[in-house]
Amino acid sequence: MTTQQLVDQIWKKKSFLCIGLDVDLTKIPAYLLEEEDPIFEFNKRIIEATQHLAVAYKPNTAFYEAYGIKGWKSLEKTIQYLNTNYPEIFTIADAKRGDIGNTSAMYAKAFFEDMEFDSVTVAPYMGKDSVEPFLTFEGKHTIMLALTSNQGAFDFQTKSIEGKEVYKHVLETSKSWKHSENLMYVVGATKAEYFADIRKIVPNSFLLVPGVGAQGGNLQEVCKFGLTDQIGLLINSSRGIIYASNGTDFDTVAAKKAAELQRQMAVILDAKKV
Ligand SMILES: O=C(O)c1cc(=O)[nH]c(=O)n1[C@@H]1O[C@H](COP(=O)(O)O)[C@@H](O)[C@H]1O
Repeated sequence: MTTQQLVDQIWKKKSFLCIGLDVDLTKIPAYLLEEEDPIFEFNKRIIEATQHLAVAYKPNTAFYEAYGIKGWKSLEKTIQYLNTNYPEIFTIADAKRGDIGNTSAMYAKAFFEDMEFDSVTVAPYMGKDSVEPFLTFEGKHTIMLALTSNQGAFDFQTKSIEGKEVYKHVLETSKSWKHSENLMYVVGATKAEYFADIRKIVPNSFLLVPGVGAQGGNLQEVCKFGLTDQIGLLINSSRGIIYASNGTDFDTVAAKKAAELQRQMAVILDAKKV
């Protein structure tokens, strides 16, 4: 999917919401456990209830890998379901990969070719040759961690090297990499006060922003400096939407939670259009 197609979908749905499909069998409604594939059944119902409100879905692969081959099959069925029924929706494999070049090339193959995700999250720690293999795939996007939402972000990412914070080095350096036009970045919603500085370095790049909802990040705060002319933001919420109820109404309650965020986004987009 091209960035323009993503932007078109945002305007059409008046939403830049990404829903995280982080399925934990201990949190989903108990009656779904009787299904042959409870994870896929849960995802299918969440997707059906929310697809008009969200422009992206982000399964975090940890929640599938934790269940072995069965979990991997559920992930495969989920991405196939999305690609078949909602090809306009942007898909993110949240796998946080990155390794020496030939290994990264295989990770890229796994998520872009075998699974046919539109994008994958990667960690920048191993540098240019660990990320560039992902960038060579046309029409695919690589979402690199810049400033993460967790407390541990302050352990390394905000530390200064040669007078500049590490996350700024990550953003600046990556701009010189081959096919850097295929890069997006992760910036946590809990780090709203950093967005102005981040936009000075990457004024137009799309940012995946997790941390709204369960982690306490605020949509309006993020948008104040994060929003660009082409929107440039995908706001993710996982637990705050998919586990809002664990009763038989879990999908309709999830849709209600998604709609609350989407309505706020529509107001922000309408104000931008004028
Ligand atoms: O790359 C991510 O998506 C990510 C980066 C980050 O800095 N913080 C973060 O929470 N995430 C992911 O975003 C999702 C957040 O989930 P909730 O806190 O339940 O909304 C999880 O899948 C996290 O692994």
